[in-house]
Amino acid sequence: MALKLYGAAMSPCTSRVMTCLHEKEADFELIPIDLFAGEHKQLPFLAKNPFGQIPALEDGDLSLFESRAISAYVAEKYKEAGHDLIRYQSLKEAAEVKVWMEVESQQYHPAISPIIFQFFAAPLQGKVPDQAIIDENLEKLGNVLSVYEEKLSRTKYLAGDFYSLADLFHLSFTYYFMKTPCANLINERPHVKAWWEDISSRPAFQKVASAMTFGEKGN
Ligand SMILES: N[C@@H](CCC(=O)N[C@@H](CSO)C(=O)NCC(=O)O)C(=O)O
Repeated sequence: MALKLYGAAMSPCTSRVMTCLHEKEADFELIPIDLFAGEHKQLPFLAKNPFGQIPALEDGDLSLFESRAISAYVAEKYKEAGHDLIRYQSLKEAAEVKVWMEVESQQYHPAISPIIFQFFAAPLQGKVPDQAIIDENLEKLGNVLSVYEEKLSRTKYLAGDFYSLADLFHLSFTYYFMKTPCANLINERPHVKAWWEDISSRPAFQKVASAMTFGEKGN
């Protein structure tokens, strides 16, 4: 039975899960939730995620939220299909994947998400981007990217010489980041730039990126 993913194709958290579903060649239905109408802040969606945020996923009687947890579930459930994102046959490699999944969530995301908010969400609320917030977080993100530059000078991908869920977790927010005037923070770091170009060119993400139109005319 097809998985049901509740969210919006332009939302980076929803597209994180869709990218994973495509890598695993999993059959799913995207059920649009209208953020502009506040559908995510009321029932029935609140019964799927009490925090009122997209995405949520239903697989039979199992209902999940948090895009990274959903992606890890999909990667495990379909571990023998498509690309192995969690290195399930190697305890050590799987542990490295978990380290860098956490790094994305604990170090990278807290720095990049306020920048994305200022450039893409604030204007939708009639506000101008707050340069102080952008600058403060660019400095944090720069420090994180310097660690990435050194790691990626030793391994092709973050967890090792294999593409994993850890790399995938970075795609959707970085995609929007590269559309801002701050893209040089990545382009000026050769190993990070090569990594970004490699992981963002994967067909599974390309399918998703075409619908990631946040900030473009009309939405
Ligand atoms: N940690 C959670 C964050 C979900 C989230 O922020 N969702 C956003 C859209 S994605 O950018 C959202 O629902 N925003 C609307 C709101 O918060 O009101 C996850 O990874 O699933």
